Amino acid sequence: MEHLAWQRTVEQHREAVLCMVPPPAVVRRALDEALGLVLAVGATAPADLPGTRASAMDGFAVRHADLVQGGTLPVTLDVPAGARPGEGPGPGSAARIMTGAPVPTGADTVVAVEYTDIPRGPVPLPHQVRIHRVPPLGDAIRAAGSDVAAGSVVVAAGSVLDATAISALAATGHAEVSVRPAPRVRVVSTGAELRSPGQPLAAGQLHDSNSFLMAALARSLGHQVDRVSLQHDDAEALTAELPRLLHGTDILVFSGGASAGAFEVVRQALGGRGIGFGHVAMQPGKPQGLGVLDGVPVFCLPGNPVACAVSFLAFVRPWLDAAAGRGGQQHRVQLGQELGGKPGRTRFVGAVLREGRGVPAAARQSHQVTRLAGLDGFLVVPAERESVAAGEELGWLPLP
Ligand SMILES: Nc1nc2c(c(=O)[nH]1)N[C@H]1C(S)=C(S)[C@@H](COP(=O)(O)OP(=O)(O)OC[C@H]3O[C@@H](n4cnc5c(N)ncnc54)[C@H](O)[C@@H]3O)O[C@H]1N2
Ligand code: MOO
Repeated sequence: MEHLAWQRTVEQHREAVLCMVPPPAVVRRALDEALGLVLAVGATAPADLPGTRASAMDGFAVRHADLVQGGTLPVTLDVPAGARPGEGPGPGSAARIMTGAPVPTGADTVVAVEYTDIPRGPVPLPHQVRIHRVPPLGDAIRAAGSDVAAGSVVVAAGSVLDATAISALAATGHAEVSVRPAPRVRVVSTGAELRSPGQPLAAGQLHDSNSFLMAALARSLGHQVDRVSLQHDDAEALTAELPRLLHGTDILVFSGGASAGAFEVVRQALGGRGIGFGHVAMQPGKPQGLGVLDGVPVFCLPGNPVACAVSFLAFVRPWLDAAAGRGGQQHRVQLGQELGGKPGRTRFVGAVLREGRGVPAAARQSHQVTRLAGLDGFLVVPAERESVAAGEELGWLPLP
């Protein structure tokens, strides 16, 4: 009889998965290497940004009290962007100023060049400027610190660094940041029947899609991935390969060879080495193996491609999210049409999102790998439910 190390619900198995998350580590990374990582230590602005009062327009810095519509002012100063903040213009005069340049002390208003008789563009410094329109006091001047004040938090600890967070860090002078390192992931498909895409197939063989699926899922989540395809069912050979497979990775994910057949290579090689093989009350994805080998968490997912995809999203992804320091988000979605089914196991039903509602796909068998293409995710029907009515909310595992 088949020996099972455990029989678990989906929730119990996920708890076992989360027990294998290592304590959080912190590394320094250059900004160019930080996209998608989680900030471990909040970043603050070391100085005001803008660092001085700055002009918001190309124009003329003046004292508002000196402005008269149609009047002229002598131009006594030129302030390009990058100029040091300084004195002037004196009373009754104007300073030419460019966008972003520091507003000289004394000036309290900037008149945009469009409101004067000076043409736009690269003209020599004029001797005087005629004011066509008088703007309100303080116009076109940005206060120092009006973006962020010195000492304020720019990006909070725990944030996932996206393009906007990275630009905020760059703007406040952070060349490096303290982040949670992204776990290194190794995915391994197994099976004597497998051939790589591009290789011809003999009768009974099929192309390995699971290693590509798992690698692409992990890469979509921002992880570095090493993809391995072991095209044999030789438990001794796999045992000999284990040190190499465990080396230089933070997580090892197998597909295939996890159930009750006579040639279950993963189960045979790992079953006696601290990896437990059991059943999770789910459909698809029932046979699963899980444990830690030489300090590396090892996931053994079933070989059927849809079961492999669901298992990755339901168990591997929560581990990756937690290990990377991201909070595991629980998603829910409204069901788009009535869904029948047999209670007893949590069902994962491939679906597309239409107008925000999850509409179950027609094809739902575990071998139908090409039917995964185009899905938005999987609806999660609780084990105790039989049919679920349209409009009810269900759990949702989005495909990244
Ligand atoms: N007697 C029983 N048989 C099966 C059980 C069971 O409980 N008792 N469970 C079934 C379920 S559920 C699943 S899922 C599969 C899981 O099987 P394995 O994990 O042992 O996977 P394999 O036998 O190696 O492969 C199953 C299926 O998937 C295809 N496959 C495998 N790897 C890949 C790959 N990399 N790319 C594409 N396709 C792959 C493989 O050719 C098989 O068709 O077991 C059921 N049987
Ligand atoms: O449940 Mo298996 O996981 O039939 O495909």
